[in-house]
Amino acid sequence: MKLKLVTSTLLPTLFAEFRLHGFEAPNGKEHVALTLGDVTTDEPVLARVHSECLTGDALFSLRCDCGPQLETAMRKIAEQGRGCILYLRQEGRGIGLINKIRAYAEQDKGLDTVEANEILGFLPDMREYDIAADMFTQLGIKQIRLLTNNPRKLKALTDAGVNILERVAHRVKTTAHSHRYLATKASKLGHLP
Ligand SMILES: Nc1nc2c(ncn2[C@@H]2O[C@H](COP(=O)(O)OP(=O)(O)OP(=O)(O)O)[C@@H](O)[C@H]2O)c(=O)[nH]1
Ligand SMILES: [Zn+2]
Repeated sequence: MKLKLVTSTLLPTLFAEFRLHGFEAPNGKEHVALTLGDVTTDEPVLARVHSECLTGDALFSLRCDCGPQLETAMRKIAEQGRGCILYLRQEGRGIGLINKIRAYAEQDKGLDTVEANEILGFLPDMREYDIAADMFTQLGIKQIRLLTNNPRKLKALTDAGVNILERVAHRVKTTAHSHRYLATKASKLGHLP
């Protein structure tokens, strides 16, 4: 899918002064990327492809590890002085915010994260990564070192044409609340420990 890089600006954050790039997809979805340093050279770029999680990224939810993963990625990139975060608006693994809340309600009754998606009529993971390849290209990024524990994300990005030189493990601390969620990701969705 071809996106339009609409505009860029500086974004001072707690961790570093990033550049923020706004993209528009043909389906009307708006995505953003953060870059730090010169990412257009041949040296591989430390990168995170982060899927939107309003509850984890903005509301401090302990049901998942998204917030700490985003923060850790920003810290690691700030430490290196160079890197990129694609923030893709694929909330709830692609089912959307309200459906994710529905899925959480099913989990309150005892289902796990995969079973909850299935009972609502969704596949366990509906995300698509072809937009990521186009975003990296438009940012001038040629090859990346990807921060992830998800082998399916690694494969999907590679299939979409992203040149991944290395996977960099991206573990954060578990909490009592996120423990079961993370265990299900490992057993049913193939996430690496
Ligand atoms: N449908 C659904 N989505 C969830 C649930 N919990 C978190 N998410 C979404 O899952 C996405 C994050 O994906 P994860 O599977 O946690 O991790 P990942 O990005 O695939 O893998 P890493 O790169 O290792 O973090 C975000 O879009 C969240 O909104 C849930 O219980 N149900
Ligand atoms: Zn989350």
